[in-house]
Amino acid sequence: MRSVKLGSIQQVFGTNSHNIWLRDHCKCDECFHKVTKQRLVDTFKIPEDLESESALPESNGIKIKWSDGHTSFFRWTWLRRHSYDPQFVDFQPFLQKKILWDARIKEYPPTVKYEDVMKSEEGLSNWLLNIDQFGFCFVDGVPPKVEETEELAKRICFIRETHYGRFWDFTSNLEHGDTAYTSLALKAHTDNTYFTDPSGLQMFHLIEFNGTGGSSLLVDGFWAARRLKMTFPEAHKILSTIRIPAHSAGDPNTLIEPTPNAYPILNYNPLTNEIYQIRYNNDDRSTLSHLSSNEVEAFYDALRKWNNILIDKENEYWVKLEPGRALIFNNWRVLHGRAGFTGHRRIIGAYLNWDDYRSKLKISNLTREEIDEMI
Ligand SMILES: C[N+](C)(C)CCCC[C@H](N)C(=O)O
Ligand SMILES: O=C(O)CCC(=O)C(=O)O
Ligand SMILES: [Fe+2]
Repeated sequence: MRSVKLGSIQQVFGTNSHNIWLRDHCKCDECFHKVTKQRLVDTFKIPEDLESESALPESNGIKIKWSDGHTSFFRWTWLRRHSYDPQFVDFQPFLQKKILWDARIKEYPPTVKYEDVMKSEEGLSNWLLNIDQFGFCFVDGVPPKVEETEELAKRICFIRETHYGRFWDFTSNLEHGDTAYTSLALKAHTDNTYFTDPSGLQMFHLIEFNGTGGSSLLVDGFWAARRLKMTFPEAHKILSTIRIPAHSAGDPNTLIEPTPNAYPILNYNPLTNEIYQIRYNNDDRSTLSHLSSNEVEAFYDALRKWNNILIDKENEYWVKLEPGRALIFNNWRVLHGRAGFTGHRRIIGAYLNWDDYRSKLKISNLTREEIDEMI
């Protein structure tokens, strides 16, 4: 096999200066810890005038001999995925297309079976794929008990403890200073807008109820954001830029606020322009004291337009939670709420961290080789 002169490497990576980038990303066992997946090469000892002396293409990659005597090998698939000049954005590393939904999801809500999730890795990965695609998923056949429901949540990852406790078991007894612990109706919202890092997943399992009302509401926040962008682009821009302060201050000796103290309601990935997080709880919004007067007017106008989409019957999915049927949803995408109720109503459930959920989703659905290629 003839060795490829530097030129064609430059074509692949532009000018010489990318040699540093390549050398810094060498994945041989000397430069990259094969167990911990951490860089071992000392970036700052790579000669700034590093040259590649030869580059030998092979079937699944290219071997480069460096002027400092080191040899690196880069897989073609890795080079294509991480090429930045040009960037081949067709490489959606893993994210499958989200399926946005409205009230019609009622006909076919994503649902899996408890024994499948608990008994097989395939059942677990299918559950996770549903959560990723739809933003929520029901699990049927869950014993209506604390232990089994907690074990179900822990199939994904450890439970996130907050000032509300770890695995929660709540009724309307105001055990905590929050309206969730009352029988009041709650409008569509996402939880934890007062945390810098809102919980990624939330699980609800209603195990006891004798009263009236209390239906649960789900709204696809990504669908609502798309509707807002299509119908009122100005309002969409405002809710994607104006930052909203939030707090949780109902428990004694508690004042929780995010850092920085305010985030937009609609949050987009600046690299891919994809929406990744809705942060919306109008009841937990703190005093708006950082807007100019015309921003205040524009904000309330945009908020009304957003709310009108959330309360549109075409977008509201109302469902009665029942013992044996656990609900889990992406708290960064799906808004939840409930109708007011009378009587005794007991829900058990938990928060799970976003990053730990996404880790389990990838580990359950990617090969080791695919994962190595992503980092
Ligand atoms: C812990 N548990 C889920 C029962 C209730 C927590 C209250 C959540 C709060 N209203 C918020 O929107 O973040
Ligand atoms: O009681 C419910 O159905 C949910 C209340 C709520 O929003 C929550 O616990 O975060
Ligand atoms: Fe909530």
